Amino acid sequence: MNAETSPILRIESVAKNFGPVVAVDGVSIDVLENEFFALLGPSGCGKTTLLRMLAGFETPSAGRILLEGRDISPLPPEKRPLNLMFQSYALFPHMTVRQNLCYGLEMERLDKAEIRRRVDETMATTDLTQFADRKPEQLSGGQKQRVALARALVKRPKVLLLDEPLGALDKKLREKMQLELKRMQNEAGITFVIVTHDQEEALVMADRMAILKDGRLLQCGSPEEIYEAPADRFVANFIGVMNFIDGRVTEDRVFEAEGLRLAVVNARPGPATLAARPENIAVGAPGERLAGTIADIAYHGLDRVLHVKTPAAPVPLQVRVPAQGGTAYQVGDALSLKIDPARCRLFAGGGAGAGG
Ligand SMILES: Nc1ncnc2c1ncn2[C@@H]1O[C@H](COP(=O)(O)OP(=O)(O)OP(=O)(O)O)[C@@H](O)[C@H]1O
Repeated sequence: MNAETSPILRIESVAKNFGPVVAVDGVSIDVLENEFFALLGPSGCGKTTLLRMLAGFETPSAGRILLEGRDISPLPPEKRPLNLMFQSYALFPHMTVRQNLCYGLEMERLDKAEIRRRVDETMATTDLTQFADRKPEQLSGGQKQRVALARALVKRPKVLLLDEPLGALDKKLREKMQLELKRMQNEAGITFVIVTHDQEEALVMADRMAILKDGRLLQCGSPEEIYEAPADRFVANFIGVMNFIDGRVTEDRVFEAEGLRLAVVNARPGPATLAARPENIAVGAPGERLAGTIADIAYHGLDRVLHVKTPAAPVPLQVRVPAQGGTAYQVGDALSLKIDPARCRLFAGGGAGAGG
């Protein structure tokens, strides 16, 4: 491994029990230097507990946490070269933006010129220079959020931990801040580990992400890897939109469901579920492949999503078509769908646990 790909943070078989509750169940993850890494999962999956163990606010019941190869488990939070940015901003209300940023460095007894240089640099990175002399109450939600981030960045932690950092912002501001956060991380050259339950947020920001459920790690990879090749049905359903068709694979490698027959490769005979993204289903000429009727049409700006009732699945299949040009579809239209098996996932076992 060269320096660029060596993990800065290694989570090694970490578990955490609260009495009978297993909050984190033997999770191993390597976070690489300068990565924007997201811990993602539904409520109660253990992501906050894992982050709190990294920060030192909880002690693992088992396993080790290594920072640059050194076991940091015995270190209290303030001795760890990690910084946790809290969901609530916890800014000092009586101090200006500049004073809020200086505070932590003054505590470290850095010399005045160094403090000034670092604070100026961090305010530039976080677009706060013009607000240097304002107090928190004179700032908008997004600006306060940037001050909280700046206050964490100015201390130059090796890894910055962020717990739902954009959770308090409205949707529009959150989307803007997602891109800004990514840019600031890049400019600061600091590894970020962020907790979120918002899959779109993770897809937009993260270089890699870990999907957790019931305290277990289900999959770890880049957004593309996870979107294109989800490890199981839960991940497939959790990230992006996925159509599921329950059926079975025959001895001669054909996936069969009501009204549908598809040649598939590398599939074992038996019950199976075919998972297809809306963009991987095409509308074909009538009589071709899977017949269906349009039940609903949702307009999404650049494209439309047709909800197509078919005999193959109890819920309408979602099919993405361009909004501009092309065919003018109407609810009630009969059409047929072409599913590209090469772009689908096949999960053995069928039905159970498909989720919504
Ligand atoms: N101090 C505690 N005592 C007992 N159980 C706890 C404690 N902290 C967390 N848990 C339990 O551990 C599990 C994981 O909780 P955690 O807060 O890590 O989940 P999460 O994925 O961050 O959820 P959310 O998105 O809702 O914040 C949950 O079942 C929770 O009830």
